[in-house]
Amino acid sequence: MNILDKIVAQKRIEVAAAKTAKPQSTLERDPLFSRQTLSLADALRQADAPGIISEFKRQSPSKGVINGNVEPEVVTAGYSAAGAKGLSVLTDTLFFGGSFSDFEKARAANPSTPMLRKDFMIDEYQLFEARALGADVILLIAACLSSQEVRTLAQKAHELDLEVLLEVHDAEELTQSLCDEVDMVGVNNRNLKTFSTSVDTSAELAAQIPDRFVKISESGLKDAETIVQLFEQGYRGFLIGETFMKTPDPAAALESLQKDLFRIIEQKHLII
Ligand SMILES: O=C(O)c1ccccc1NCC(=O)[C@H](O)[C@H](O)COP(=O)(O)O
Repeated sequence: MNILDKIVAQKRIEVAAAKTAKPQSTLERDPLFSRQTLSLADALRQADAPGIISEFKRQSPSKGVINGNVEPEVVTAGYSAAGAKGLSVLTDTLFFGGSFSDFEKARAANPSTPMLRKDFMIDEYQLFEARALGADVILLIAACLSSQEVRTLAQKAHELDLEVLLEVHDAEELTQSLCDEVDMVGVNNRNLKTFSTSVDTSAELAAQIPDRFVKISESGLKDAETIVQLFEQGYRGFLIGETFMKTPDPAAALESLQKDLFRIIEQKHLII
């Protein structure tokens, strides 16, 4: 059983309990359920430089506790002020130390920044939860869903005005799961068996993702040079958690990265 199998097994238990505790009809009555959503795909497409999706990540299976002393509203508002094109907030508690409360606090502090509910989506019910939390985007991980499940969940997400980020780890997952119902394709550089990260994964898959999908590189991103190389290969979004969260001031770490990015793309005359 790899880590994803363990997380998904736990998620099935949690979703079953949540459906009883808070029926879908209750979620639909939440004031946030009918809010106008924001488009992360448009924000990334329209940007003339690499778009950073900054993650609020307290802990992870690969690193344990990354930052035990942070407030989601402070960190994410700092991210938005430093130019994040999107925010990713983990709502999984057991493995990542996240919570619905983290997401809600971040949402309230960032009314104009597109927000991804970062969790392991296996059931339509979770899309209703995401909508009621104030999410704009949901994640579908190809490694834990059949291609039919990806399609069905993505269709339902669109009905709810949520955008869909499909996450793949290799060419096989990409071929099997990519469908017109997704908006963005995220290539996760983290090998879930070894936890090692390699941006070569993003580089290898870049040309295989059709240009109509916004391309996002995820995990293990640390420096502006690498991000600019991937930008030149067609990636528009870059999902970064640990690099920011392990510092005492995650927003300042994003600000510093943005400065490096703009310096490099100006030097290279890469503004699009
Ligand atoms: O981060 C982990 O250890 C992890 C383990 C198992 C499944 C998923 C995991 N991470 C989820 C992510 O996608 C990352 O949080 C995200 O891409 C940011 O990565 P990083 O910049 O390396 O924190």
